[in-house]
Amino acid sequence: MKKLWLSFHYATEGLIQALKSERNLRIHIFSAVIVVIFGFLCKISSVEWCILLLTIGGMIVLELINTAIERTVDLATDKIHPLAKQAKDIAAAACFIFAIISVIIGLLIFLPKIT
Ligand SMILES: Nc1ncnc2c1ncn2[C@@H]1O[C@H](COP(=O)(O)OP(=O)(O)OP(=O)(O)O)[C@@H](O)[C@H]1O
Repeated sequence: MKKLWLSFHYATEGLIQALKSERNLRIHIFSAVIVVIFGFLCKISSVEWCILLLTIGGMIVLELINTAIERTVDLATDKIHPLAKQAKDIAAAACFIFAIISVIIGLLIFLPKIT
């Protein structure tokens, strides 16, 4: 039980650390709050809530993984290396693609409700 509590504690520490250092993560969380408020205002359906929450969660999780990859690369080398660049840029590309898909999902859910 203590071990389970400790893993929650470490995860919370990781989240706080990422929130302190990563501007993009703060932007995603701010956007998520706005989208959730819109969800309530537009009275979206249960299925739409599920899709929206999965999208929000996916974006935040990807940003956290991207941050972890950045940290790991920085720990592995402080020298300029093409593989370090690839690792960081590919992780950033994953976030970028998911962000585009998230915007499309947001438009598909909200556009019909406000037009
Ligand atoms: N050790 C390295 N070797 C080669 N290129 C690197 C290295 N570290 C970072 N880069 C590259 O320099 C650019 C800026 O990287 P940086 O680590 O500042 O992250 P970032 O992309 O600005 O992301 P964030 O704003 O989330 O920290 C990226 O293209 C990255 O791939």
